[in-house]
Amino acid sequence: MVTSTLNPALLGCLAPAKLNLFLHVIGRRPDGYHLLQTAFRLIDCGDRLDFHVRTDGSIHRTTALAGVPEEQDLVVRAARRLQQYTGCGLGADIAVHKHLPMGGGLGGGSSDAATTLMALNHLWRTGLDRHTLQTLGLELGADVPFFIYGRDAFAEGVGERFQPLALPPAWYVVIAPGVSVPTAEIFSSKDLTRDTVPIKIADFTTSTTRNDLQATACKLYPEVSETINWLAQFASARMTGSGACVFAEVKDELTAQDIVDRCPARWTAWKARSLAEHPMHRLSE
Ligand SMILES: C[C@](O)(CO)[C@H](O)COP(=O)(O)OP(=O)(O)OC[C@H]1O[C@@H](n2ccc(N)nc2=O)[C@H](O)[C@@H]1O
Ligand SMILES: Nc1ncnc2c1ncn2[C@@H]1O[C@H](COP(=O)(O)OP(=O)(O)OP(=O)(O)O)[C@@H](O)[C@H]1O
Repeated sequence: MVTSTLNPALLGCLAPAKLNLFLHVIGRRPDGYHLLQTAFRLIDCGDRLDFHVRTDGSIHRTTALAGVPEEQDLVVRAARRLQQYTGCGLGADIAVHKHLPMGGGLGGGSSDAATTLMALNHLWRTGLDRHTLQTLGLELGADVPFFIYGRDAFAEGVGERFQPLALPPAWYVVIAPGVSVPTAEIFSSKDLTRDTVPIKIADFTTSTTRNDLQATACKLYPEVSETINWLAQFASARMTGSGACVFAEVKDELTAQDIVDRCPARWTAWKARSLAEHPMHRLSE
């Protein structure tokens, strides 16, 4: 990350991906949103964003993103919401260098929005505390508050109430099956299990938990199921979020690289390491 005080800018800001190590659906709110229990883990791959302050108050995305018009981009919506909430007269040019697949269950759009809220709160000197940024973030998407929270977490509610989770560092293989899974489609499926018995944070292990969204995603998108079956030859494999990406924890980087090298060409595989803290964490208190 590069900062400049003469021409206020933050360059190369990471918007890291997340994995849901497990995800249980334990109920549904009257507004249709689902009550979850999940373990969020930050990993060291993600999108990169550049921010340049504008003095005319306008907000622009300076890069193209196929299928996402500028006005609908979570980055632009996050910047406008911060501007509106704080009454700040400054604007920004925002470049989004996308690396994470959309509809991948890695939280890419949400992470972009969280990085935007943290970067502009710093550059605009609007001084919102972390909790207020999380509340604004939740208006944009259920995954946004986690990225602002900024460390591994056991989450409840719709995914916005956190307890810190102390996890040892780990290596992962992540595979994108080449399909995009709309989150709303999975949550609205009538086949979805919505009554998993709540667990306590102390009871969390990956072997006694699952992703309740996985069966529905596999049924609607057989590529997800194929990818899980392929990865399961090497290690315990699971889907993240509402899919489509799948992941497995492996013992070290060499093992991760070996699996990545064997991955069929029709899918995209990469190795990732856990991140102890969101790189933007220190910008907000
Ligand atoms: C699946 C997860 O990625 C797990 O971390 C999140 O729960 C989804 O977070 P997200 O992509 O930020 O989701 P949002 O953009 O807030 O919601 C997309 C749609 O998913 C459904 N949705 C989302 C979260 C939730 N707890 N219950 C839901 O039913 C809602 O229909 C909503 O309209
Ligand atoms: N900056 C952005 N990056 C990615 N998607 C965006 C962005 N802004 C808006 N979107 C919209 O959000 C949708 C979901 O994208 P995202 O990459 O966050 O999905 P996801 O990884 O499946 O999320 P989750 O893990 O929360 O289910 C996209 O299909 C796109 O229409």
